[in-house]
Amino acid sequence: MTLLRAENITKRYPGVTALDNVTIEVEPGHIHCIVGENGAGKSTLVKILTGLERPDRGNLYIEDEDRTGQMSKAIAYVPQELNLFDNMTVAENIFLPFDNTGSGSLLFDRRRCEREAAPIMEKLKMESSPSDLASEISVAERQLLQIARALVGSEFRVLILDEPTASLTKMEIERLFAVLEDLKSQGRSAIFITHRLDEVMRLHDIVTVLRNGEVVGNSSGEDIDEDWIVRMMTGKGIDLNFLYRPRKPLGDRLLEVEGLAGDGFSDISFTLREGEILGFAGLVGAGRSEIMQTIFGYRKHTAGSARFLGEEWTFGNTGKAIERGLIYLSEERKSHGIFPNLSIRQNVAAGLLKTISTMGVVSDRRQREATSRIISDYKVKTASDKTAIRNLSGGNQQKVLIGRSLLANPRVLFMDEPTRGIDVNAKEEIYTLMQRIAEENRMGIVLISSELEELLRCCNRVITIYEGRMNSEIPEDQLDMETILGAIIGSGGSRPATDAAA
Ligand SMILES: Nc1ncnc2c1ncn2[C@@H]1O[C@H](COP(=O)(O)OP(=O)(O)OP(=O)(O)O)[C@@H](O)[C@H]1O
Repeated sequence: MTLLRAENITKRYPGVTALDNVTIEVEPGHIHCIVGENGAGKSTLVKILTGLERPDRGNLYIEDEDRTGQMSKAIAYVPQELNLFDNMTVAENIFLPFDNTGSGSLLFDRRRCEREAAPIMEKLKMESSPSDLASEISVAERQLLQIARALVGSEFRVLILDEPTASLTKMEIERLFAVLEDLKSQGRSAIFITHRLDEVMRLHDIVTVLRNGEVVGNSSGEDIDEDWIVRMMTGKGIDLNFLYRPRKPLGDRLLEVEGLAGDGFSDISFTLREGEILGFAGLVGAGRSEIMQTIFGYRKHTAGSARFLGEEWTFGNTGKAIERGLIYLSEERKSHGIFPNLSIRQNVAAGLLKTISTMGVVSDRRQREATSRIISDYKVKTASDKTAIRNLSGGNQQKVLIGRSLLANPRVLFMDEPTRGIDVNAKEEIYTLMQRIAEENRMGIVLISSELEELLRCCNRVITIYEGRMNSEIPEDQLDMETILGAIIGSGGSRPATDAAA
């Protein structure tokens, strides 16, 4: 019996047909991957499969029963955005009966709750303790917690995961994959949404490709490869090995950091030059974001100094950092810098206020022009600039934020996981843009990324961070996968990190 069948689903929002006559079927013991560009309709489809939204047309059958627009315990769901109760413990977060997890009874007994959480956490090899507060655990642990929460409902037959690996390291991803294999062997199924093509190749029993709300490809065949997926998604071929490293000679020193220390890292020294893309590699939690956030002013600096454009740098003042030409583009869209309920234009205006307006006022015309330039330059998929930014697909939100941060013409841009949740085509657009602003505007870019391919393709140099310290610096001619991987797990470190470009 087919576990889940969505038949001829159509869903429209004002100005957008998010899904157009989509049919998919999920068989028992299958991993069903769904891929598509940003805005293709994947999350909308998930909302319909989980019963969170009702389609305008079409039906949802779960084990042959019509469940259109209703939630079902047969469906467990891990949403794309983290969605936890920060002031509750890990165990409480696992067991509270959230609507969309299929989790059952209320358990108010804290000790019992913690006891019962332990085996689920063990399955995912979580490092936190059941009694830790959700607000105190790392981003990766929070992601695993979200998955643990979905796994707790024993009745589910289909587990839906919407980009579950975005904040996970390779090791954590392996654990998740083992859990999925386990589910398969029990005859349960998973719907897996990802932008990472290697994950699709590794996991899929069947792949469905969405483009502009329509199913354009559906195959379980052996013929599937990354090229096929890219072609189906984008309607064209893309060379996934193309290099975007800036080619022009590097210029003056923009940023010089000496002996920097802060929360979770120490002894960090590096130099960033005009026209350079400098990569920072490391495991999630190695301290890369903390270093850049400390320079930018979000976090407390405890030792060391920095020079920016040859002048002494003052730590601890983000407003001043932006004014002087340093911008940090955060990996956590939601908590830094996005106003979900405001329109795209208002979000752009908020950025303009912080950056180029001296009087605290930005004219309507300027807001409109800046927003429409971002929408056209970055191909943001939206019906209008008045759309609330939360209604854009995740990738399109990110494009607006990147566009907004560049409006101020910064000299140095810290990009923290800038392509997380971004589709394969938009990624190439972002890499092209990074290369262009480095070469033509002579900007210096620090790129923090967990995707090694991204670092290899874009960076002139890569510094690796291991447990809060620099353990190697890899110049362009030695950049390869094994060298970076070795260094980030702590087995590299052959070269001390210095200013290789000097
Ligand atoms: N509540 C809403 N109101 C208006 N438009 C919406 C709403 N939800 C989704 N959309 C639009 O529907 C389209 C499909 O969005 P969806 O989030 O399903 O895409 P996606 O494939 O999941 O993208 P991503 O990979 O970026 O997460 C997009 O154009 C989006 O802007």
